Amino acid sequence: MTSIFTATVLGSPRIGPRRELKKAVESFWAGTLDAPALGAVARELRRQSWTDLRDAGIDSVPVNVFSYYDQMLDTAAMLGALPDRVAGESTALDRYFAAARGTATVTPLEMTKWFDTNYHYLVPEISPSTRFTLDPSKVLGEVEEAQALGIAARPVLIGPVTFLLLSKAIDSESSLLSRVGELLPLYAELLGRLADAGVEWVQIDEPALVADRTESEIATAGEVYRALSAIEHRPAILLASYFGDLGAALPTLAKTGVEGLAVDLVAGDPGALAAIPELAGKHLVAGIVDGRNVWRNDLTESLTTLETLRGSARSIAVSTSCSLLHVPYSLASETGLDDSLGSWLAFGSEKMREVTALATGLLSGRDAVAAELAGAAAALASRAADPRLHDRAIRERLATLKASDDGRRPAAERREVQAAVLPLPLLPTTTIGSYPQTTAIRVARAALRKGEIDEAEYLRRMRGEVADVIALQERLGLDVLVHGEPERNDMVQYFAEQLDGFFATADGWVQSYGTRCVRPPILFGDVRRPRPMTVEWTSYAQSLTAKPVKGMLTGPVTILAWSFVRDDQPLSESADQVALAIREETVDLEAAGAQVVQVDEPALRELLPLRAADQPAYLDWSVGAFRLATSGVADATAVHTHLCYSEFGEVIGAIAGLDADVTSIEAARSHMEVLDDLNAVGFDLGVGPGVYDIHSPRVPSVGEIADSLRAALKTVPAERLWVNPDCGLKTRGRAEVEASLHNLVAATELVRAEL
Ligand SMILES: Nc1nc2c(c(=O)[nH]1)N[C@@H](CNc1ccc(C(=O)N[C@@H](CCC(=O)N[C@@H](CCC(=O)N[C@@H](CCC(=O)O)C(=O)O)C(=O)O)C(=O)O)cc1)CN2
Ligand code: MET
Ligand SMILES: [Zn+2]
Repeated sequence: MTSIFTATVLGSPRIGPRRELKKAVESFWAGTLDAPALGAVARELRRQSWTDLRDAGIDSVPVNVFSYYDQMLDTAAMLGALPDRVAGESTALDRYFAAARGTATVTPLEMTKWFDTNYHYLVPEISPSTRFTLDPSKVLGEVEEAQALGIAARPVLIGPVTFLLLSKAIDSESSLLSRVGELLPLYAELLGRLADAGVEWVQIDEPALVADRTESEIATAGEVYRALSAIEHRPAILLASYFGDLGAALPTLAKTGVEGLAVDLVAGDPGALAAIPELAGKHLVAGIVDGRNVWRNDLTESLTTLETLRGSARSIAVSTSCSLLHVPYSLASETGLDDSLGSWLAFGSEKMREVTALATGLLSGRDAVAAELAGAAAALASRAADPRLHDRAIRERLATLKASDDGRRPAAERREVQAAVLPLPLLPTTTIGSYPQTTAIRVARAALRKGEIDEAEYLRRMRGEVADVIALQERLGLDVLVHGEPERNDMVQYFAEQLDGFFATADGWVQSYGTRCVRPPILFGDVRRPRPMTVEWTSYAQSLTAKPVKGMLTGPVTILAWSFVRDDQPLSESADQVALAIREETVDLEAAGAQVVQVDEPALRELLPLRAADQPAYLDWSVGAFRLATSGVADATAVHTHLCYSEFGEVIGAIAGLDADVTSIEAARSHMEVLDDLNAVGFDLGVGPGVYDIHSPRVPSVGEIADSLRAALKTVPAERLWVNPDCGLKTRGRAEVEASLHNLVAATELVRAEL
């Protein structure tokens, strides 16, 4: 008889509370740390993470959620599905990292958004010649390591359905899901090996099933779990879903023989569970503590929900709604919080304790956790009563603005006005905003933070960087310049630090991809811009050159997408408030002389709801917020925007709806297909399809950039075409950037001569 656990989380962060893993992996790449030393750092981080969970009272601890880079890549490695082109690397770790980030000769796997989060996974490539083979060493190794520490280890696997649905088919038109039969024997063998190792529960993640799926996909998922649960020698299976409701897949999965189901009760609807009689025989892992946001849980309300669910399942464990990968480790290191704000929040380690408090309350009654319930209730009451949550003046201004027309003339008319005040050559060249964030820049910012240099010295150094970047762009012969964004730690956090209503954490790091991390700001109150945020930088840059310098801002949707947002009002309301602040900034930039203002919305696609039924409403408010942010300037001021990191197919109509005079858009990796999609929706504004991929250190040749431009010109008339890289250059090195942009300008000149 399998033992039943009561309190768990679906996964944990792995980058390290002080980003130890980031530093170790980057040192390994730089050749200053060897593989055994890297392994030792990793092992210590796992030990710490598991013992923290155990000490918090978690009685089933997820393992195999550690990763050197990404869990999808780990799964590809486990299934023998790394691309052939990495085979030449000498060790397994080298092959792994080559697939993740490429080498001088190997192109890496593509990277894309993990559902609607700001985490990015590597997209496995599966071709007709892929022969799946099992390498269970990583998961078995972690199980053994955890057991040696006396930890109740529950290994976590990405399920075969999600693995295939999220992979990319190479040289084949048919759905990869048709190959699930090849994976089943491997998963079956793995389950046997886990059982041999004494594992009681295995968690198999199938988040792909919370998005819209066809009947046949759902039927396949049902067959897969019927087959896996029919295996005799195996651990109990916890089938985990997160980021939404299972919807139509729920009854199908509940009819299979899996012992447990983990469901997201934050994004999903607890009511749906009552209608599923088969749950009565299962262990329900109730994801009621939000794994993606940072608000303290309303423990009393959660207990009520859990108590109503008690009748629907054989047993219940309390859990987070998803892995804690998406929130920072702990509030303990956040010293800048005021007492009230601090009391409203829960990061990873606080969430573990919320889970165990709820589990205790559910098992032993509310009296057993009276102090926890009272603490949470007091925090909630303090939050609801805080004056920073409601700024009458802001709300009235917004209401008036939204009631009036947006006031910009049609794009074609704006184009003429803009060309008259700012004449540009055909195929104008530009960059997306950031230039390399060099060690000198980051060290200066760290020194300012530690008080080793003063504000004046910091500004002096950053102005030096701006001057260098302007000189470089003039030397290269670019047409529309940027100041290079050296003063920004991040394109969202930088704004949040200056806006009322946001709290920017000092240490709340969350992995975004590989070794790259972000500190998502916390939006807790009404948004107000106390003073201009960027004008001095743009004006300073403009003072150094006769060429136009673009003002550079982040749009409201992206600021929200990469922040922890309020849960006490609809996202659309928060978006309008941020839009108002950005609108004020565009107006100030214009008043300071900017002729071009770029408002980046790289996360427009990311927030698109997973279910089609929810998408139109989202597109409506997100486009509305962008227009609110950008329609305050005169027709003579060109509004640019930038989009990246996505497949744009589903939001292509919304891109046209943004009505930006010029849109720079990631296209290098999708071979300009996005241009056809734009044409199909009648897009007739300026467009700069990225002509090279900035995610790789490779310098593109003049010939290949020219070919991209010629390809683009087949779809877009020269009068509308802009030339730019795919995205900002902040993660690249100075030398690569200079060489790549040199080639970009040379290629443009070549193609201009052909017009
Ligand atoms: N928020 C956000 N989400 C995004 C993106 C984005 O740009 N921002 N881009 C897309 C891809 N995601 C990305 C996420 C992070 C980074 C990135 O470069 N992150 C940096 C940190 C950026 C940062 O906050 N820098 C700070 C702190 C830098 C730092 O680590 N300083 C050291 C000291 C200095 C040193 O030794 O280097 C320290 O504090 O220990 C600053 O510059 O001030 C990193 O992980 O290395 C890039 C892309 C999608 N999502
Ligand atoms: C992720 S989009 C980046 C846009 C920003 N302006 C930059 O160049 O870095
Ligand atoms: Zn970008």
